Amino acid sequence: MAKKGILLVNLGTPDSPSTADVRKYLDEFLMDERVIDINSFNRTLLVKGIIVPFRGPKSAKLYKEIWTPQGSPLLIYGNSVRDVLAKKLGADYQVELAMRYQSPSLPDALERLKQSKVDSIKVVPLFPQYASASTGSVHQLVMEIVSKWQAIPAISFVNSFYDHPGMIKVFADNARKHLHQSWDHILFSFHGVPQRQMKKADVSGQHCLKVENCCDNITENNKFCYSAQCHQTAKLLAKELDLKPEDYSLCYQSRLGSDPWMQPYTSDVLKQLAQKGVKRLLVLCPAFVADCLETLYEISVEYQTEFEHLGGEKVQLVESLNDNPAWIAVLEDIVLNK
Ligand SMILES: C=CC1=C(C)c2cc3[nH]c(cc4nc(cc5[nH]c(cc1n2)c(C)c5CCC(=O)O)C(CCC(=O)O)=C4C)c(C)c3C=C
Ligand SMILES: [Fe+2]
Ligand SMILES: [Fe+2]
Repeated sequence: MAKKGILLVNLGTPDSPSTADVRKYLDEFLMDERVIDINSFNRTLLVKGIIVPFRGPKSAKLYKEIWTPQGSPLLIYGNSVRDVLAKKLGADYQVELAMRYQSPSLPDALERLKQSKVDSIKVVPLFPQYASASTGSVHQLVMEIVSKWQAIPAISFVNSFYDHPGMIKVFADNARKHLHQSWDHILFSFHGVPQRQMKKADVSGQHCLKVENCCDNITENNKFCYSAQCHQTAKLLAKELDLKPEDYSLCYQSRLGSDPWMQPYTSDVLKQLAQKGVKRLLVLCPAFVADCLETLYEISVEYQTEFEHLGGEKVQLVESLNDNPAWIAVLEDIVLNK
């Protein structure tokens, strides 16, 4: 009997922390028109002329700091999740892991499913909140590839799972492991996107960044808005952790370039909190399902250093979902029921 194909897709990571491999990764990633959504001439100049040559060596140094003997954390956790999920789902399913950029490549993973003559393919981008630059880009590439096949199996796409109660609980349980210590404040720090991408996701064209607190609630106008989904995830986490509004802040990290991104920026929030006398911060990053450069380095090293300079003491990262069995059970539910 033919199997059902499950395609897990995360963002991607360099093949090694060498400058050459990091440049190759940045080139593929940032030349994606959904990631740097400016005209193709300017994107090429910016990416190939400035970012890849100059950021490449700097990013390579950072990747060396988080690299493990088995490779990049994002890929190690991805492989482990794929293996455990495949075992749980059993012989009726073929589970593949791909990265949108670099390896294991998405075209190769789709080819394996095609060779196995699967009846159906369920595409599960490993991003809790939908963004055009992450989930949208995965959906687009899968559709481009599969559209050229003669025999196209039934295909379905998971859009987001920002409010999945099981996922909220695993993040909250990970935070609870730190609650025997005292924290002055909790941060929910999400990966940011440029403001112009938020405006493009506003199907009414009249809501996002035009109405005060536009992202505070999910509506018909902003149901595909990354920021609105981030707000919802943060609210659900706060509820699960029994936090009062003054106990936590939502902020956005990982800004690239000088255009305005979603705000408040994590580094600005760190400044404001330090000025108020906050010393000890517990940080969750619920836009990532696995620890990666943006959590292990940006939060634990960069923001820790920045916060100390501002008079703060501790920035404690809450570990991500990684290959936690409880998270893999949630993923099984997403695969079977979303
Ligand atoms: C959570 C989903 C992500 C969105 C949305 C996203 C958008 C986005 N990212 C950049 C630029 C960079 N991101 C980088 C690393 C990185 N980004 C995500 C996720 C999202 N990015 C992850 C999981 C990672 C870590 C990968 C790893 O190998 O560990 C980097 C590379 C690192 C660096 O040089 O800082 C860049 C650059 C843009 C422009 C963007 C646009 C919306
Ligand atoms: Fe909004
Ligand atoms: Fe990113």
